[in-house]
Amino acid sequence: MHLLELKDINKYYKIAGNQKFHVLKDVNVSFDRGELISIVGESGSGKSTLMNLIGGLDSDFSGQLLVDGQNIGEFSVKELDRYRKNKVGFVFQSFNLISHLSVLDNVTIAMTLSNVSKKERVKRAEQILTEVGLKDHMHKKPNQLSGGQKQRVAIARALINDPEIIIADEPTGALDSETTTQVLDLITKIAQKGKLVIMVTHSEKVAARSSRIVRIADGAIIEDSEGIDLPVNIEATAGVAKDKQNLSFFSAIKLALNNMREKFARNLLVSIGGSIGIASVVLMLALGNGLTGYVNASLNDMVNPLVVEVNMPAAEDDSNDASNPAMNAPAMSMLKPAVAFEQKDIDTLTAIDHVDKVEKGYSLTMGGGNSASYGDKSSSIMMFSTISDNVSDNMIVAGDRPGKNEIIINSGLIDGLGLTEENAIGKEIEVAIVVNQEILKQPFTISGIYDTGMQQMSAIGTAYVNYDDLEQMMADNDITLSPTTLYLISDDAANTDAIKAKVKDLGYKGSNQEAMLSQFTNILDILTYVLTAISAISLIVSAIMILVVLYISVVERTQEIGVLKAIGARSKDIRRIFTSEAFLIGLFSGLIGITFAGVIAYFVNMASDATFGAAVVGLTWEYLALGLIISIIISMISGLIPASMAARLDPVESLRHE
Ligand SMILES: Nc1ncnc2c1ncn2[C@@H]1O[C@H](COP(=O)(O)OP(=O)(O)OP(=O)(O)O)[C@@H](O)[C@H]1O
Repeated sequence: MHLLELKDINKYYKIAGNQKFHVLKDVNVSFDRGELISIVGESGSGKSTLMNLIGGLDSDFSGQLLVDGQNIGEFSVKELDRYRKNKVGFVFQSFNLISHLSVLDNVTIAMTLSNVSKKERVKRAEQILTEVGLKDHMHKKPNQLSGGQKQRVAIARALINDPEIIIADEPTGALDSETTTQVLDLITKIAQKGKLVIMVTHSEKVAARSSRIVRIADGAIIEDSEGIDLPVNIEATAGVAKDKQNLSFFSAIKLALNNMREKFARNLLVSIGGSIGIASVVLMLALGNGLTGYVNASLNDMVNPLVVEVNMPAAEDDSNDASNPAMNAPAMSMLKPAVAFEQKDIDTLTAIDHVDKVEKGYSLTMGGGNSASYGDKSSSIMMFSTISDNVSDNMIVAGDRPGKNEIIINSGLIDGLGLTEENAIGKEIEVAIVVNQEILKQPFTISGIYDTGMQQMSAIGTAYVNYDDLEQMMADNDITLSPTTLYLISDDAANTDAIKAKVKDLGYKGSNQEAMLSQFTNILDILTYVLTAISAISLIVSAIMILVVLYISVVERTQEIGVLKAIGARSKDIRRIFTSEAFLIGLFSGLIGITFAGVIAYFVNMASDATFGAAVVGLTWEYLALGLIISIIISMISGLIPASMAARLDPVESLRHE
């Protein structure tokens, strides 16, 4: 059986207008191990086409192309890939070395595609490079070699997987006569070791050195003659491990990294471009988080964790019930009058599990005409409330909680009364409140100063007295005080959430302050999402940018893709190389983006700390990780189109690509 047997091979190229061009006509020929064949013919006679069929790059033909008796025409894609990887080695006129890989990596690329270990690859490459006389040039890049050396590297690459057939398309076409001789010597030696070498040439001189000359004209064999006698000395080869697994993820990343290093400036710019979107998304999320955290923290600082505030739901109708003093107190909801609790409500709430005690509360707020006076100074009190455990000790910044007939006031009221924080404590002020159109007056002694921690609140005058004192003050004027707020004191801070839930179940309202806070944080959340969405638009721009850059990379490397396919890379491997590149761009732009975000957050926080005493950008590891992941995902999605475009490239056309 012949190593290679072509039976009635016909090949047509489709050309414009449904026409066909008959390029190979009834080709019948066979080749054997140890032969050095020269295929000679005019330009356009079909030599390259024939080589492509033999090399398994093109399986669109009629007839039988038997390799060891097996018809290539019937091979599956997988079998063809394997055939190219293990059975054939290609040598091209223009060398087609991969410029961003070293000599060593160029030679071993076919083994890398088979996921052979590095140690094994280097050992085999050293052996082959020694044979072609280039062992000392192993670590050079192709552009550091002469033409003859480049072609010898290409020959080494063709030999690496110990193929039985070497196809050389004008291997000496680009070389001067001296290097032509060197390369021909090498090729002759290869044939003498028992390989089948099929060489396309225009040169009669080159053809004269082969053992057989096949002449083609117009797609048909016109002559098949004997050449020189080449004694064959088949050597036992080291036995190259063939057909291992496929290109590993790690090798794909390494190949991608190598290529990216070649185009360093371009990839750096793309990564920086992509990083801007990532940085802004991360910063917007962190800013929202920081602001919400800041608002929550400033309020929670002041809240006693044991206390659950309960309010009555707002009244359904706004009819003014003069008998209920609460109707004059719009309370903190400010929009609808607060509804007072009755004894049965208090009983129901007291009965909730883990509630130790229930404190009554009442609040007179703005619009009530309430005021305080000291000497000849008078100032309005925008919020006059009863104190409970709800006001934590943290809030009292000077003095003590109020005792009987005592009051605590904030800085707004201190200023209004012409007092200072230093001299206010111990002073007696007169408080006038308006209930049921009556003005009730009573002196109180300032026992302490408090601060809610919210700047806006300290600008307006507010004060707290004990519930009993307010109740007495009203009773002196024949008004019965009913609480508009109740404070449930839980036995353990861990139980407050359960109590809050129960309060809601029973149909009561929770803390007005909490409700306001949650409304505010909801607005902040919406704002954060809107700002994040706006900054995400720049991600679309970077996705398109990455797509364009990878597309250009595919176009630039079309020939390289053709070479990789010729030496057995599967479409999957090619896709993997470009996907790895997309992954790396995503990784780099993500890393640059989160570094930007970190640096900007640091400076913004430094400035906000100096201004408000708090960091407003709440950058967490989660946001940084999210930024990195988004960047990689976007980049890989952008890489899908270019990667599959590369994977689908036809090897023959890619090799022709200029
Ligand atoms: N993809 C294609 N579509 C249509 N025609 C093609 C295609 N590829 C090659 N041909 C035509 O087929 C013929 C044979 O081309 P081929 O490249 O095999 O010739 P060749 O003998 O190798 O020429 P050269 O020595 O110049 O490389 C030419 O006329 C060419 O124009």
